[in-house]
Amino acid sequence: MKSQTIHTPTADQIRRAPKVVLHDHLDGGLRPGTVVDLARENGYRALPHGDADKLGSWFREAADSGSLERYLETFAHTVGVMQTEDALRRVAAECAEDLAADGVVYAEVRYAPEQHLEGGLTLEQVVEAVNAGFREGERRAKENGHRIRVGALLTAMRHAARSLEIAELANRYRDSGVVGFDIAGAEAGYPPTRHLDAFEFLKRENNHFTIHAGEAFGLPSIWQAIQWCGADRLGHGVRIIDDIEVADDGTVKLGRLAAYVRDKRIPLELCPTSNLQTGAVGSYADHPIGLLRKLHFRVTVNTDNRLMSGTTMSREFEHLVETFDYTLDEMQWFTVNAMKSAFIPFDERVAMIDDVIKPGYASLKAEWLFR
Ligand SMILES: O=c1[nH]cnc2c1ncn2[C@@H]1O[C@H](CO)[C@@H](O)[C@H]1O
Ligand SMILES: [Zn+2]
Repeated sequence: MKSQTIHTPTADQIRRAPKVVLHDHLDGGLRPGTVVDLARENGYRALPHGDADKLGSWFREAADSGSLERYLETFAHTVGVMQTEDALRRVAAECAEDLAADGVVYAEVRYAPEQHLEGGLTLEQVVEAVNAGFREGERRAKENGHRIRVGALLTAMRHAARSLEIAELANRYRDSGVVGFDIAGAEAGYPPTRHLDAFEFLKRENNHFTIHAGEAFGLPSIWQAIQWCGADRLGHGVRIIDDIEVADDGTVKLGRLAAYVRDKRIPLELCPTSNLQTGAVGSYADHPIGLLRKLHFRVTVNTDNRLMSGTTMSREFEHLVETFDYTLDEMQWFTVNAMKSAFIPFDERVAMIDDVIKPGYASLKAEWLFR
């Protein structure tokens, strides 16, 4: 007989459980101490604090604004110190190391190459420096007993006009470390259809992309991302809840778009803490992830921006376990969902699920036997 209490994971088990993150921004995940170091090395003088702890708190508080636009302003400082190859390589290596130390076994980490050209780098130099950093981080993680694979997603900024160029860049590097494409930035006023040519190019190339949609803006953005642009996944997509009606007696009615998203198994890259900060959702308890999971949407759990949200994959799961009484079974379900939705080839995804994720959870679930 399985008991709920036995399977409720401890914080330590949550950390050791194999996890998969599909939505994590490279420029949103720096160690505060690294921001301080890089600012000093590169003569970046606009940091609000020179002390790492104070700076870390500043990022969390400034991002806690209730508005996506204000949340995004804080990225000026991380992007500001990521303008050389050395800086990009260091940030990427530390990103892979930090994720691995947190128990992440597979990660897709995104960033916008067009934001890292202020120091004279070319788009190619940016991509190659970040890739080199990821490889170095994977190696260092392995030396410390952690296994992780990191793929890059190249993001184009939705207010800008370089998306086709970035999509072409992603396509050129598809066999060397770049697994897909994304658009990000302020959502209201910048519909995904502005970038149709980029998405159509990637579809013709049989390549993969996700689109930030349904975070700060609702259903029309999700509808465009899927039905006009052909997104493989939705970055956030949390506002799909607006197309779901729950009656007083608990009966649930899905609108046409929500039904389509569920029927087609379109992955939702949900980022609970980030949603609380940008005001998309009021509290963990009110987060649609609870209902979306019950309704069997293809839900995944993600960090979005570890620095600005003061979070990790483990912390996201700790909040969910506490709020929704999730067990290792649900953690495994979210993790398998994420691995199924990754942009790497099918055989590799299946091997990750069968040979890494399932054995990892089986071993954790057996621990109570040996207490
Ligand atoms: O949650 C988000 N919604 C929309 N855009 C975001 C979010 N988090 C980060 N970025 C934007 O993506 C860029 C590339 O990584 C970041 O510089 C930031 O402007
Ligand atoms: Zn994001």
